[in-house]
Amino acid sequence: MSLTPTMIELVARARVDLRMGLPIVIENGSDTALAIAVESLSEERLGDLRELGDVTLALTARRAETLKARVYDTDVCRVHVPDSVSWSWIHALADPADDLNSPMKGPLSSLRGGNAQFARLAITLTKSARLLPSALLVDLPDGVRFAAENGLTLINDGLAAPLLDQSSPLHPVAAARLPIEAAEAGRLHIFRPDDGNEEHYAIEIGRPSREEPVLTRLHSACFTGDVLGSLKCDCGPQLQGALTQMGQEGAGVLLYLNQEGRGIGLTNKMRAYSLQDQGFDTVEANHRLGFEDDERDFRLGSSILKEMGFSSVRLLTNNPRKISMMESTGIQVAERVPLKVGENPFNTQYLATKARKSGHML
Ligand SMILES: Nc1nc2c(ncn2[C@@H]2O[C@H](COP(=O)(O)OP(=O)(O)OP(=O)(O)O)[C@@H](O)[C@H]2O)c(=O)[nH]1
Ligand SMILES: [Zn+2]
Repeated sequence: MSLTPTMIELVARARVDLRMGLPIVIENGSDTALAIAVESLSEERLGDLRELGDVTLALTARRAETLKARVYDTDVCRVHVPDSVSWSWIHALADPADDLNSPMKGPLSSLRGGNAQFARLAITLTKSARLLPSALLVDLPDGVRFAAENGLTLINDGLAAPLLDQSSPLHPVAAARLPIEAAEAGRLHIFRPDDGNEEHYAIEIGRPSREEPVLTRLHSACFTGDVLGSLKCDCGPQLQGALTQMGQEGAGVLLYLNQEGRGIGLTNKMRAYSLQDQGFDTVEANHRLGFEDDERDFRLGSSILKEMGFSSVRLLTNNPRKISMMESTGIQVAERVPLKVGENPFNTQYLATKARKSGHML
């Protein structure tokens, strides 16, 4: 019936549940498990979880590397949680904030064999909820009934995993004239995805022809740089530089994608900054938290451009991944326009690391 939530709606609900510290139930037709995010886990719920059975901690292989835990499932690590350990022991495995003060948390016993897919899906959901990428899991004999009896969100692994892997369609919802300092002829368009995630924006300068390559900037949200003028990165000057160039040429499109912190969210970015204060570089900090270098989905940018009627761009970027992603998703990159502004004594190392480890063009 049409009033029953679809899997995409259940996934959106699961994201909120996990953020609130509520468990969800995952099933695959034969097996079922309860999953809860470590970041929002309360001591009381940990006690309730333990009454249901053996507790397993799901971590990413990246986080396991820091913890020196064995990884048997490629990208995911399942660690046995002994009955004797406390809530703070579990928390410290997921959150690297205190790693340097208490480096030895093990020995950790990693699970081998069996199905790692529920752990993988739970981690993907925590990432998508912009939480620390880790979850606790408990196998349930009849999770479908348990979910119904306790009012918990029930997620089918086979249906949800591909949905989380693909980019959600985006739809234009509102647009209006927006004169800005860089160009009086500005227009702001809002695009909303079907999956309940953040909206993304396009600032159209002038009336660019749809028949020719359009000067384009694919900008990722950076609250610290764009709004506060942080000197730790080059985002603010890049944003203003791109708009200024579009204003001077009289045409362009700036896509403002709400993928703060290269897709890990502002809270996790601040955790990464705190690790950077301890001496780790931008890539190492992401890894210690359990994330990849870059968790962004650049397919969103191509979808918005196509929705607006563009098929070819002159892309303002130093990031080769943005170029290859555009081309592989059907937007031709007719020209790469370098965007080198905003270097200062505070971000020299950050920019050098991006060039050395992420292939940014200098
Ligand atoms: N995780 C993390 N994200 C950061 C850090 N510094 C900046 N960011 C984020 O990195 C993103 C910067 O994105 P972009 O301006 O698109 O930069 P880029 O990938 O270097 O590519 P170009 O600027 O096009 O060359 C923003 O989402 C920032 O919030 C950091 O130290 N850690
Ligand atoms: Zn920034």
